[in-house]
Order: sequence, then structure tokens, then C-alpha cells
Amino acid sequence: MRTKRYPALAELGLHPPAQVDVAYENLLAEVLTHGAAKRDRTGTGTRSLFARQLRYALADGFPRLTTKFVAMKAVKGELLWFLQGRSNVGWLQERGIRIWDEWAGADGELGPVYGVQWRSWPTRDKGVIDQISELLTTLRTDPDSRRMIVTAWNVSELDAMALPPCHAFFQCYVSEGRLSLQVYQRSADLFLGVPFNIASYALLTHMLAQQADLEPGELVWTGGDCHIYDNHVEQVREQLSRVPQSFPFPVLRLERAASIDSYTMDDIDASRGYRHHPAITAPVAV
Ligand SMILES: Nc1nc(=O)c2c([nH]1)NC[C@@H]1CN(c3ccc(C(=O)N[C@@H](CCC(=O)O)C(=O)O)cc3)CN21
Ligand SMILES: O=c1ccn([C@H]2C[C@H](O)[C@@H](COP(=O)(O)O)O2)c(=O)[nH]1
Repeated sequence: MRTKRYPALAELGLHPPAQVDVAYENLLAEVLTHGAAKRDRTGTGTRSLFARQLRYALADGFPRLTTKFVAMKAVKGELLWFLQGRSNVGWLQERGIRIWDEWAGADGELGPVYGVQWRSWPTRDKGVIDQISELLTTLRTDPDSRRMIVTAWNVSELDAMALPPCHAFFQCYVSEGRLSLQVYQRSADLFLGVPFNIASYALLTHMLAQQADLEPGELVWTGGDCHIYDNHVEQVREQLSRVPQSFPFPVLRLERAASIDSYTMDDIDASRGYRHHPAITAPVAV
């Protein structure tokens, strides 16, 4: 039996408040004011809180923050790069995306990171498991399954990775024809990484839904160590001083591709309705 689906605000001709900013900024403000001082691997220093959650109803719009410019080109490129199973930054650099440069070796390699684990998780008998293809098969044939999980946290290969996965694990869930996704991010750089991670998983949810003929449902982001680096505090204050409420949610245009790995940069456009405050630059902790 299908229960009633409430219409999205956009279907009623209403603009929801830019909740993408409100929920995120509440978390930024909470960590800024209540976070415990904590040392970290990079030697930068952070303030940090453990285990927080953000939720986005994707029918209300695409969660691209408006209180600073979010570089969608890098978000799109990185996700396509994961979905194509790549681990060399060369492909990103050819597209002008440099967000992984600091972690790559001289040959551009990062080791068996996200894309490799998603598309070719190595098995004991020297074969590989394509977790993304298996996920899509399950979404199409057994959407009530409670086993729709993709994990990049391959314990036996962590030492070969340039950086152990931060967004380590995600689960899909289908109800009433809508696909929801929850991602677990063990370590969350709230100012630089998280705006990217939210947009990236929202985009992934849209792509998986499109490929499985489902509607996008809810994106649930769960963070473990949620931190603000000490050298991002001024930037965070600047962002929190900006007013998001008057901006509508941006809308995603996604051209359907033949398969999950054949989307191109031009198939994805999250610029419609995207009104934003200027970029805020910050050093990345390596
Ligand atoms: N400390 C740290 N934080 C991260 O977010 C992070 C890592 N390390 N290591 C691996 C990846 C690389 N990521 C990054 C790296 C740089 C930016 C960054 O500099 N973003 C800028 C603009 C980038 C652009 O225009 O291309 C920004 O203003 O968001 C974002 C995410 C996310 N990850
Ligand atoms: O997608 C990403 C990738 C990385 N991060 C952040 C989280 C931490 O600040 C660092 C990783 O350092 P660890 O010592 O390995 O936790 O990178 C992110 O927020 N999002």
C-alpha cells in the first residue's frame, strides 16, 4: 500500500529557506562555540565534536551551500573520477581540478582509494567486486534489501592508501519509489571538506536514482570527528556572518547517461538558481 507523499515546496510554487545553509551553519556554530580543543595528525590543531547528522530532502532542491561559493566543477569531477574507478590525479588535473594534489606521489598515484574500492574491491582469489554495479542491480531487482552498502574502508589496504577514506561507508534505502542514502564520514573538515562531501553525495544519490528509475529521497550525512581547523576560524566567522535565508535552493539538471560510469561533466549542472556569496579561501591541512 502506498502512503501519501507530501508535495515538495517547489511543486507548490514556494521557495523553501536555504536549509542547506541553516543546518550546516548550526553545526559550524556548535563546533565553533562548544568544540573541544583537540590535536590532530596534521599538527594544525582543531576544535571538535563527535557524531553529528545533517539531513536534506532532495526534492526541495540541490544542497549546494549559498553562504560561500562551492566549486561544483571539482565536486563533479571528483565524483566522476570515483565512479570510473580511478586513483591517479592526472585525470583530475587535466580538468583543472587540484584538490587531491597534495596527497599524490610523483606519479600522481593515491593508491587503492575510493574509486578502486568502489569498482574493484580485491577478493582473496585475485578477482574483484564491483560494489557500484552490484548496488545498482540490487536497487533494480530487490529494492527492499537491507544490504545495499558500499564501503571504501578496506582494512587490509589502508596502509597502501595516501589517506584512509574519510567518507568510508554508505547505505541506500528505497521506500515508496524514493531512494535515500546515508553516508558515514569518520572525519569531517567542516569548513573545506564537508560542503564538497554533501554536494557530492547528493549528486551520487541523484545519479543512482536516475539509473534505477527511482526518485531521489533524502540524503543523510553522519559525521564522526566533526572538526574546524584552528586556521579556519576566521573564515568560519565570516561565513556565519552571511545571511542565507533569502536565497532559494539551486536546482540540479542531470542528463541521463547510458550507465553510472558514463556521465560526463556536461551532463551535470547545478548552477540554475544558484545565487551565492563569494568564495572564502582557506589553507588545507595536509
Ligand atoms: N584537511 C583535509 N580536508 C579535506 O577536506 C580533504 C583532505 N584534507 N584531504 C583529501 C581531500 C581533498 N579535499 C579537498 C581539498 C581541497 C579543497 C579546497 O581547497 N577547496 C576550495 C576550492 C577548491 C577549488 O576551487 O577547486 C574551497 O574553497 O572549497 C576541498 C576539498 C577533501 N579532502
Ligand atoms: O572527503 C573528505 C576527505 C577528507 N576530509 C578531511 C577530514 C580530515 O580533516 C582530513 C583527514 O585527516 P585524518 O587524520 O585522516 O582524519 O581530511 C574531509 O573532510 N572530507
